[in-house]
Amino acid sequence: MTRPRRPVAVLIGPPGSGKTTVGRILADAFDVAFRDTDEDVEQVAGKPITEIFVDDGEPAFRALERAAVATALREHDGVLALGGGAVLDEVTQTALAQYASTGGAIVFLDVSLSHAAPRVGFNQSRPLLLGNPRARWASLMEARRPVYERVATLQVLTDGLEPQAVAQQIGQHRLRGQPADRTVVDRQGAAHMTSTPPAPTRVTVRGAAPYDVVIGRNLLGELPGLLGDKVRRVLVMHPASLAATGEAIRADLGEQGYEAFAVELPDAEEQKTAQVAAFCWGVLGQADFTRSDAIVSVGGGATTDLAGFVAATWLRGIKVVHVPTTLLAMVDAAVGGKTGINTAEGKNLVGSFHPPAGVLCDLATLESLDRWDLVAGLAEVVKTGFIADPRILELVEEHHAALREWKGADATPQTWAVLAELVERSVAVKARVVGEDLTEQGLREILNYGHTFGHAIELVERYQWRHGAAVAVGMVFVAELARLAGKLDDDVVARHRAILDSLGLPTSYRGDRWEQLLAAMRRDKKSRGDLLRFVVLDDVAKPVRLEGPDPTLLAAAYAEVSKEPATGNPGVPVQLG
Ligand SMILES: NC(=O)c1ccc[n+]([C@@H]2O[C@H](COP(=O)([O-])OP(=O)(O)OC[C@H]3O[C@@H](n4cnc5c(N)ncnc54)[C@H](O)[C@@H]3O)[C@@H](O)[C@H]2O)c1
Ligand SMILES: O=C(O)C(=O)C[C@@H](O)[C@H](O)[C@H](O)COP(=O)(O)O
Repeated sequence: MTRPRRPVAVLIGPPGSGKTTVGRILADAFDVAFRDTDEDVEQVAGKPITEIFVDDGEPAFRALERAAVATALREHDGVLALGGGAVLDEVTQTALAQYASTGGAIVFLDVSLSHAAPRVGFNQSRPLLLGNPRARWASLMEARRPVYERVATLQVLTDGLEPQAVAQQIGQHRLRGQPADRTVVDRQGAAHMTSTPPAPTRVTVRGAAPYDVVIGRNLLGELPGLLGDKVRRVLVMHPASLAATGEAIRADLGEQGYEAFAVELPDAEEQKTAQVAAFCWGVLGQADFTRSDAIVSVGGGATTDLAGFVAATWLRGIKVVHVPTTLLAMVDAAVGGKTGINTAEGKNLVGSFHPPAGVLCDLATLESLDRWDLVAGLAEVVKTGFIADPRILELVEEHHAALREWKGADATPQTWAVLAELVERSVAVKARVVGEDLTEQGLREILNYGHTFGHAIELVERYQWRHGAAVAVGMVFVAELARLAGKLDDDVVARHRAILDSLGLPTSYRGDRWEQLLAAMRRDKKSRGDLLRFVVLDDVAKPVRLEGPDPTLLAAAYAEVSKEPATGNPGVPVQLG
């Protein structure tokens, strides 16, 4: 019987992880050939990689690399090492997923900067590390780690290990016909985890009491760790739409020895009221909640805002862990400690800064999310792209159709992968900003991009618009304002409209509400006395303040967003329901 030609193992990892050295040892051990796609690329191009970068640019190199990987996966039956950035390519990711699904071994050689540095040498042959090689390596690794971990079927922690020992561990743990489960092997050679989903990503939010945002799937087991060991009583707060999830979490906590209660809340913005908060204080009082007890919120941003506020105010502050179940809450509301409720006069006018003890972003919960709630969450993702991370904008531009047509549990692996990357990138930005400026003394205001006008729409529309839809129009408003103030180029304004439109988000608003909108904007938290203040852009990822703009500019920006018909875009249920 002839064996299909395919690599015995594919090695992935950053520069300095030892792919070539370990790969050659492994190939010798299995008496097969070693192949390196970087060498294949150089052979096809007839010049070194540094020259390909200089002469033809990175996209040309990536195209050659994609072709080299495809060919090698098809025809090589030895050990294959991929260039450090090869796995970022989506076509390559699909090819690797296919290889793994038929039992192929994809090994991530994990390494820290201090161990990679002596191996890399950081010389001129690494074009992506030019400039400040250590910092570049660290930022490349930070961006690529989630992809390496997602793609790999085996992850070996190589710090302090000789290449021989790494090869031995790969041989022992992966190449003996074991199933395609994912395994993480530590330096002692112990297999720590065998399960199909990759390890969750953890983003630490710095501050007086640092906490982790854990992103992954099936994360319920992480909850006790985030609650800590002093908590005895837990109140799970969830809206009626998540009754089953809320009860499952309550029951699970009960089984783990907590005295676990649950409270069902009204849906969406209806829960962000003083009356609902007072009801929850009553529940906490009846159940004798003390300062060593905790709240777990399970729901969208409205729930994390309300539950965070209740936690901040009960006994002047008890622990809260957020389990966000909408995209919007994962990428924004659950992270950063802003809590709040609405009053008759406006949105989030009462609240506090009360950081959670942890955040569990279980992507599996998004399977049941309505597509328009997913799209509303994308508005905050796009906001993050415009203020800080242009790669987010590129990802949304590339994948807008699949995102807009969100199919929940039936979404393709590629769409899930894109969504996971969007969540990780957005959380990383938010964590960095709130880690530096929890109480919004300066930097944090950038997260309010599009919100001054957006919140005003929400109030005027009596919260019948989704928050994300209102923020979408709010971003177009401030983009127009920045353009009219001579700060922002036409093409960036057009890019706002194009991206939001492509997702089905509204980019225009009715033209007969200016006085009400203006009144609502005066109560925005960025206002100082009679001075209206806006976050605007000088360019993508260059947020600045615009203080006290001329009223004629504001009215002109409003005219720009109210030119189009006022009902939002076709198919967008602007109204909740
Ligand atoms: N504190 C912050 O930093 C911050 C940041 C952004 C937004 N917010 C606030 O967040 C709120 C908007 O959040 P949102 O868009 O998540 O709205 P939301 O909480 O109202 O949730 C939207 C809808 O999705 C439903 N839902 C939640 N999870 C679900 C799931 N897994 N499957 C099916 N349905 C589900 C909810 O019941 C609700 O009907 C606003 O009040 C906004 O002010 C706060
Ligand atoms: O975290 C922040 O800071 C934000 O501004 C994030 C916003 O997306 C969010 O809607 C927030 O609730 C708005 O805060 P507010 O202070 O304007 O009420």
